[in-house]
Formats: sequence, C-alpha cells, structure tokens
Amino acid sequence: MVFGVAAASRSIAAAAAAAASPSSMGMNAGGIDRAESNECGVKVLDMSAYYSGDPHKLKDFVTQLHVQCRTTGFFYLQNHSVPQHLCDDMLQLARKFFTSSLDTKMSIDYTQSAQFRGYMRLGWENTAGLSDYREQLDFGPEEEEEADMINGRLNHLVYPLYRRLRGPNQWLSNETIPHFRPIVENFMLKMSTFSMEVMKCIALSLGLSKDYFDSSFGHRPHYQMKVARYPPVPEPEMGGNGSLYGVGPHTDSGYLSFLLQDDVGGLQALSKDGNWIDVLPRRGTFVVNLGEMLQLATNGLYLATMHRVVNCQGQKSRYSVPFFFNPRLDAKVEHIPITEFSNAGSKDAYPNAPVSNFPVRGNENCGARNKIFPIFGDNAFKSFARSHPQLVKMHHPDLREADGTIVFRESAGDNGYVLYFPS
Ligand SMILES: O=C(O)CCC(=O)C(=O)O
Ligand SMILES: [Fe+2]
Repeated sequence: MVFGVAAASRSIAAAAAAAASPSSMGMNAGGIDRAESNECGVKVLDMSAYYSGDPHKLKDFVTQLHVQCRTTGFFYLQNHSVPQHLCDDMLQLARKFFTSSLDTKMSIDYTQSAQFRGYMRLGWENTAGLSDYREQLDFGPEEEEEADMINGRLNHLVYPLYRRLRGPNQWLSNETIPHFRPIVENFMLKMSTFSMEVMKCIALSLGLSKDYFDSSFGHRPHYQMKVARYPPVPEPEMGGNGSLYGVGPHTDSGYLSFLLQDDVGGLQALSKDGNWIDVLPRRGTFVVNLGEMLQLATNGLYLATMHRVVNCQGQKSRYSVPFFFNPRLDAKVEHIPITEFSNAGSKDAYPNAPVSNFPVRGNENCGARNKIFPIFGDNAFKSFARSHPQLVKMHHPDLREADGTIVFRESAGDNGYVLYFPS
C-alpha cells in the first residue's frame, strides 16, 4: 500500500479493496424497506417525505434511510432541494472548464493554493498506488486566509494546523468563462443547505433529535467540492492501458458524500459478496454514500462503502461533481450515543479488512501510519498533506524535515507525528 498518495477526501484504506468484503449492497432488508430500487439494486429514497412535514411519511423515510446506511452505505436521493437547472448549469460549467485551454486551466493550478484548491491535472492524483485517470477542480468554503503570507507562503506559526485550510478559492474571470463563480458559489450554497437537511435525517434515523449535528455542522461546515472529468480510457489497440481507473477503489474519509453525475456512468460500489455494482446515472438524484467519519462516529453501525470509477472507452468524457459534507474544522468527532445498536461494530461490516484501516475509536493511533485525530480539521489536514507532499513543501515548509519527511505538529514546539515518509 502506498501511503503518501490518496485524495484528501478519500481514505488510504483504498488498497484493502481487493481483499475486503464490505457492506451488504442490495441486501433485502426484511420487509421494512419499501424504497424503490434502481436497476443496479441501489435504493432510491425520496426526500419529499422530509419536506412534507407529514410525520408518518417522515417515519417511513428515516426507517428506509436507517436500513440503507446499515446495509449498503449507498443510496440515491430524489426530490431534493437543489434545483435541477442549477445541477444542469453545474455540469455544463464542468464541460466548459475542462474543454478550455490548458493555459486557462493552469491559471488556477492547485499548486498555487496553500489550501489545496484549484485545478489538478490528469495523472497528479493516485489512489492505492495507481494513478487516477481524471482531472479535477477543487473548492471549499470561501474564507479569509487565517495568516499573513510571508514571501508567498503561509506564516508557519499558524496552529492548530487545520486553520491553514481556511482560505479563498481560485476563480476564473467572467470573461474567461461566463458565470463561473456565481454558478459554483450558488451550487455550493444549495448543496450545503441540502446536506444539512440530510444530516438531520441521519440524526433522526439514529433515534436522535434532528438538530443533534447542528452544533458540529451548522454554522461553519467545512465541505469540499470537486468537479471532475474522466476522459475515456484509450483502447488497448491504441496503446492504452485498459486497467486504468478514473478513481481507484477507496472509501471516503468524511461524513457524507453527494454525487451529481452526468449520463455516462462508471461509478461502482463493492457489494458484500465482493461484486462491483454499477451505480447508474439517474437524472434528478444525488448518489449519497457515507464516509469513514460517520462509520467511526456510529461505531461501525453505518457503513462507509468501498467504491471506484471505471472510465469507459470510446469518445465520451464523463463529468461528475462530488460534494463532501463535513463538520466545522474544530468539531470533535465523538461516538454517537446509540447504545441499542452497540453490537454492530465495523469489524462485522468489513470482516476481512485490516483493523488499522477501519478504526472504531476516535482517538487512538490505529496503526503506525494511520493515526485518527479527534478533531475533524486535523484529520482533513493530515489527508491533504499526505496526498500532496509537494504542496506541503511549497506552502507549509515548516512541516517538512530535511530528509523530506512531513510531520504533523499540534503546536510550534511539538515533535509531531510523521505523515509522509519520502520513498
Ligand atoms: O466521480 C465519481 O463518480 C466518484 C468520485 C469519488 O468517489 C471521489 O472523488 O471520492
Ligand atoms: Fe469517493
């Protein structure tokens, strides 16, 4: 397993994919699950039950949600609160951006950002040691940078480190691509509101009050949005390597992931019996999957399911917009009090996965190289830094030792925890 390279919103657990047998995709939920099912077996749940205010519909909906979170960790949400025209505009913008000139794209190259945001070229990202076959554009909440810049670098005395993740996005001018910034900002705003609604449903589905997560997420959630293009894989007879992944097998590392996808397809989720199941495009829906932090917080009751993207051959690129909804950077990840379900641990969910990859406690060193920190932002910074050691060297040089090792420090004098070993 290669530890230095995995996308920030995704976990280094990815390499366990081939061996692991997670989740129960498509499992029959014993009669109480009346959700409609897509051709692929992933259920379609209807958010209108939440908006209707009808307590019976809501009860039925959160029961279905509970079942999907426990059995598959993947579902579609339809009748959500994000306008369809905005979703269409967002995908159209993705096409415009990725088909613009390399100069335009490189004008917002992510190496210019101390917050790891902007455009990432094809081949610059790896999952489980293999290069991903996609190019992408990353955004987060638009904020002031927390520290003064010194010679173009963040002031290295900024602690806790997660504060360094606060900062601006990189934008293209209206002349370069009309409405670039308003469309992205409007989409992120609507996604953020919708994600919070889903968090409330998740709380209800765990038998908690619907505002249970408000203090951790409500005021300043630290979401991450990607806009991705998956080019068709060159055919073997054209000298291509047919085994390339758009994104290699992985689990998402945050709380909830929402995916807007076009009509091309390529997303697959790993079923309990070890089969990769197509999560087919379905207009008017978001694909939702759970991340490791939610699995951790529920002590493994809710599942972070392995997934990947397989690029098609032929002419057509695939465009998708994953939105990773995460709490405030300073939120502490704590176990949710759901004692009635305490028998369900992640060891059951992932019977063959190495324990270090699926920790069930929030504050322990789970294997020498995969420490889970109790503060969400620390984990987020850790993932970014481990994914992009070259950016740490450029923007956070105080974290880099002479031999190239990257060290996570909780304060200026701290000896730190090694995040990245040079190979
Ligand atoms: O683009 C997709 O279909 C999924 C992307 C994904 O899983 C990720 O970026 O974590
Ligand atoms: Fe993912």
